[in-house]
Amino acid sequence: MTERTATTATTATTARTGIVVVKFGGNAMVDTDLRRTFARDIVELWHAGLRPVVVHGGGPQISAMLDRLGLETRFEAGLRVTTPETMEVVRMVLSGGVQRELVGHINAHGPFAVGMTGEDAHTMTAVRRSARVGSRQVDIGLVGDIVEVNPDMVRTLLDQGHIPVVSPVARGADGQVYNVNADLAASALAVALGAERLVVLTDVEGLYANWPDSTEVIERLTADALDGMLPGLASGMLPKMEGCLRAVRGGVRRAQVLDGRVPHAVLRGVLDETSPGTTVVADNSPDHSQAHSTSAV
Ligand SMILES: Nc1ncnc2c1ncn2[C@@H]1O[C@H](COP(=O)(O)OP(=O)(O)O)[C@@H](O)[C@H]1O
Ligand SMILES: CC(=O)N[C@@H](CCC(=O)OP(=O)(O)O)C(=O)O
Repeated sequence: MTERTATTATTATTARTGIVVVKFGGNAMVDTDLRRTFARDIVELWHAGLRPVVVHGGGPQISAMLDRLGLETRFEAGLRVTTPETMEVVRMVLSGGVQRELVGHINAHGPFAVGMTGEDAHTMTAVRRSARVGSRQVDIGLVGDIVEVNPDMVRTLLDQGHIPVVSPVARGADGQVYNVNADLAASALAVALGAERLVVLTDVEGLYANWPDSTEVIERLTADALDGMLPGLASGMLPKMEGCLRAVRGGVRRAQVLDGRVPHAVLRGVLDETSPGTTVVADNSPDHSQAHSTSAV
């Protein structure tokens, strides 16, 4: 394994376990150069003494494949309605396509990345979930919510100096394979690993207040303030912010939504704290006093 060039994390927030879970969203992944830059940045984090874990999305890539196959794409509350046929495509595109490419980009820099899915070694166990649309619960098929994470395999890889790259597919106790939103998968893994941070890279600057009417980014907010906002959030931002909330409530010190379209967003966000975006902190965090505390969206 390649020697690290530095052994100490550069920020106090990442000094305990050094684990940073980074969710790379499908919409921020559409550009090949960005994917390569992202991979190099993840290796840089490793060289800086941190222990990055990547959970990737691939929503647009799944939709493109469904389209090629003449299959319908439909979302409810930001979650893909997943038939058994859709599930086959989801599994194939995520673990056979998106993950493989990301592993390849990271491994261009050394023998770092190991790809796996939530199914492997029973890392993530899911139960079937529905979506809340207004006051109704809607059946969305084979979509899972993670109820248990066994982080042993991920920890083993980290202890051996690897960078795990995890696809958001999970097994149910019933043996069924479920499609899990990548933001929620990253959040559950971050909590189970005792990660210092969850970083979610997406295709907007952060959480906008009053989107789509305004694009004013909310820079900081507490878990309680975010909780109040969740019912008003739409489409892809809903699982993302729900994931951030679950993460900080589960002990992750901060959860950040950063603009993955900006080159080096993850490096600047984690090492220099200079990436613009939205940071969610726990209600009792030392950062609490600076956090946004309104519930307006
Ligand atoms: N309040 C909001 N602030 C920012 N973006 C929002 C908001 N509400 C909904 N969105 C939408 O959520 C999208 C990001 O979610 P998604 O498309 O699922 O991204 P990803 O592929 O990164 O998971 C944005 O491109 C935007 O269209
Ligand atoms: C249940 C559900 O919606 N699963 C997602 C999994 C991929 C994902 O989350 O990708 P992004 O992060 O790019 O959105 C999907 O099928 O699109």
